[in-house]
Amino acid sequence: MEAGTISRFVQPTKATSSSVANFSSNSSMCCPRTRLMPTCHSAHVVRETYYDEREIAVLSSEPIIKKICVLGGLFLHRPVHKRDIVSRAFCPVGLYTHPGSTIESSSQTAEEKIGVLLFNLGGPDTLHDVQPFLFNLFADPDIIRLPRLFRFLQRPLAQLISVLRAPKSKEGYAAIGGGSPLRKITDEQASALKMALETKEVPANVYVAMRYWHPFTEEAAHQIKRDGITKLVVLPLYPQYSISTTGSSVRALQNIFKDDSYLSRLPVAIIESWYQRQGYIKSMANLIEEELHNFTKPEEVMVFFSAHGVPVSYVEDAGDPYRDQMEECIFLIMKELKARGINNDYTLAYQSRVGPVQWLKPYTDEVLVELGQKGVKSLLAVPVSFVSEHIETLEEIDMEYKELALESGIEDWGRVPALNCTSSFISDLADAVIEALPSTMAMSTLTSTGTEEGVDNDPMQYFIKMLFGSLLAFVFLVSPKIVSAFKKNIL
Ligand SMILES: C=CC1=C(C)c2cc3[nH]c(cc4nc(cc5[nH]c(cc1n2)c(C)c5CCC(=O)O)C(CCC(=O)O)=C4C)c(C)c3C=C
Ligand SMILES: [Fe+2]
Repeated sequence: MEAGTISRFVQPTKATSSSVANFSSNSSMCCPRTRLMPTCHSAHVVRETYYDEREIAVLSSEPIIKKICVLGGLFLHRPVHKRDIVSRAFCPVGLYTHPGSTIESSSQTAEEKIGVLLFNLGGPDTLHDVQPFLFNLFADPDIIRLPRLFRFLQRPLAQLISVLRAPKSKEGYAAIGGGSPLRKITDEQASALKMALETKEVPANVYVAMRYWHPFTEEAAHQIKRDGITKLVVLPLYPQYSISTTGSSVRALQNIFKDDSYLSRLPVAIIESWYQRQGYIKSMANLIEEELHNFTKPEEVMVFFSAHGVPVSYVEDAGDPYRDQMEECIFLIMKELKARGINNDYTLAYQSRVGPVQWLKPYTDEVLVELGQKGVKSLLAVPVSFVSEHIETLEEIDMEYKELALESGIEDWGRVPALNCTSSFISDLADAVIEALPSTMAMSTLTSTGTEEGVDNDPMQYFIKMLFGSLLAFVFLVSPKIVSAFKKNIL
């Protein structure tokens, strides 16, 4: 891999192997674009408290372009600073070498202890966990992006939305057995990866860091420190990069690491996206090819890629590379299938939208109906943004979308399983880890925290904000008209 080339960052979606980011201890060098835009490292720290009383600071930033956000069903225009868009969306993508830093050698010394940290979203283990899990999700400023002026409403709003959304989410989780399978599958993937690394003679400890439910990122970070890990590779279990997934977890990790003298010096490499790796592409093509054989006329089946959506503003205003990476990913999978003589028609749509804002289009449900109307009779659904079975494959695709497709005239329905622990896939992840090892360096210790940190650290101001925010949330909650409008339009 070429270290330190700016073009790697400018065009992250064109990388040929996984995109790796490493962090220097000099915050001003966190983004290769600093050479072009010296202020792109600017960041502010805001405070976010998890439902279970754990506290974590997350990095946030302000954008220059006008951006529409939603606040309790009301649209707000949010000023956006372009320099921060660059730092949020693109800094972490690509391989960058701080000119003054030494890159550690990949050869393992006797004292070296390699750690691999798997990022995942997390999911409620039981129905009782659903509302607090949703609270954690909506309290993340990378999931509900409020203007800085209204950031004090983040937690009251998260409380309100999580309470209102919980019944619908609970129904979904109840339909798939009363909780999310994510923790179990991610633990299995971690064990399989550990074994694959051992087979490749790179012994490592593998840790799981969930963003919104146990085991939280802090738990994993503390364990890494306790185990005396000397080199860490961070591997998100999202093939494509999004501000809302990998971006959010990276920022959470940066904030944990920067406050700890051991962790802030730990050499780290972050694999930001890996959808373009041949091992992943071939594993996906294998699953599709196998599943096509279950149809009576495999060549007539429409291959229907369904990706988790994000609000359009993430891509168009905040520079999220998610859509570009998704489109390139689908192109690469289809290219692989064509090379095997499989020339089926295919399409890509986005599922799982939440709230009244515009999400990436076309929407899965609308496309299914259109395809049915156009006379498509056989369809193979391929979940493509996530590598484990979860509520959106087991409930949304297997139940809701299947029913909709059959009602719309599609007669033969199939669904490609998630990769889970498929051995060719896990083996490729192990290769990605090994390839990233030479790029490890100390994670950024960002100190440029802007004014917001000071304000949030002032207990009186924090109390006033919380009080005001809670009052507003209370007004929403006691007004049945607002609540019913909110439920109808947002959830
Ligand atoms: C690439 C994957 C994902 C992206 C991008 C993403 C963005 C995103 N999600 C929400 C809202 C919700 N997500 C929920 C669950 C959930 N989402 C993903 C993946 C991505 N999300 C996963 C793996 C899961 C967990 C599934 C499980 O099995 O537990 C939920 C809760 C479930 C529900 O009620 O539907 C919500 C809500 C937003 C708003 C967003 C981007 C801004
Ligand atoms: Fe989601």
